[in-house]
Amino acid sequence: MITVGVLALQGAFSEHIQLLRQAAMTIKPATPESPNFQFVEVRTQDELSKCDALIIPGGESTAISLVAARSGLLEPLRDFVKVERKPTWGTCAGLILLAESANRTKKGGQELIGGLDVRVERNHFGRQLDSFATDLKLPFLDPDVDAKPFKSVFIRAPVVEKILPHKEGIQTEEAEQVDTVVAPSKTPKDDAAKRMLGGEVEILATLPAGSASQSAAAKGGDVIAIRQGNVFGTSFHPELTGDPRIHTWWLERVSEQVKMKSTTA
Ligand SMILES: NC(=O)CC[C@H](N)C(=O)O
Repeated sequence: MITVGVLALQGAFSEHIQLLRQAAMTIKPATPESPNFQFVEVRTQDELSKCDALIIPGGESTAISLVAARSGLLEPLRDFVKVERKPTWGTCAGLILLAESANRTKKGGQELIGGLDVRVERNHFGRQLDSFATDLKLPFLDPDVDAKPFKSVFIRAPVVEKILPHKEGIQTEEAEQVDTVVAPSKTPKDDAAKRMLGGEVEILATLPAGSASQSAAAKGGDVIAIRQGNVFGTSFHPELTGDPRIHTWWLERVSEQVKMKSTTA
């Protein structure tokens, strides 16, 4: 059985668990009696260590990282994503935390987990009032042009504003002035060297022009879904619309990655 955790420090974690349960019912179990997945809320290092995969929900990334730091979870989370390379999905604030670099962070910066070689811009579309919902075609979910669009909710959402050059080990971005990059590890050098990010960044979805009237998004082309190896990120909140298709898609990928790991381990 695969254990999927949802980081439950702040934000929309229970909505994710609900939709994960719904999604899991659409995936055929190996045998009718044994479920494929169990879903757990994660608040401690011990709970994290029992997970094969993790969702970091939307909410407030500064609050999530503060509580994670206080609970001693930041380094275990970095190891989970970048050393153990377990499947991890960040939605909205979760995407910010999984970026190696972020702009428009709070004064003094904020801690990130990293794992995606990208720089995100927080609150790209403006404030709470500029939040919006839009129907998106998501070819990674279904390449059919007639596929039912996915209702996507953007709440003070980030976008991926830059793909960073892929470097092995810890990422730093020296050339440009940014607000926050993942802090260098406090673990010994050898451990740090193991923190490798997985492969190329794939852009999975961009926002079409005119999706968010009156805001910067009017021009279109903003990157709103990406994947790099074991790490997946979406700017929007699929857990708030009751449509389990992205959760199903992700759980299927989690199954593949967990199976692959167990055969190569
Ligand atoms: N809905 C969200 O997750 C908003 C993210 C929030 N703007 C942040 O920076 O954390």
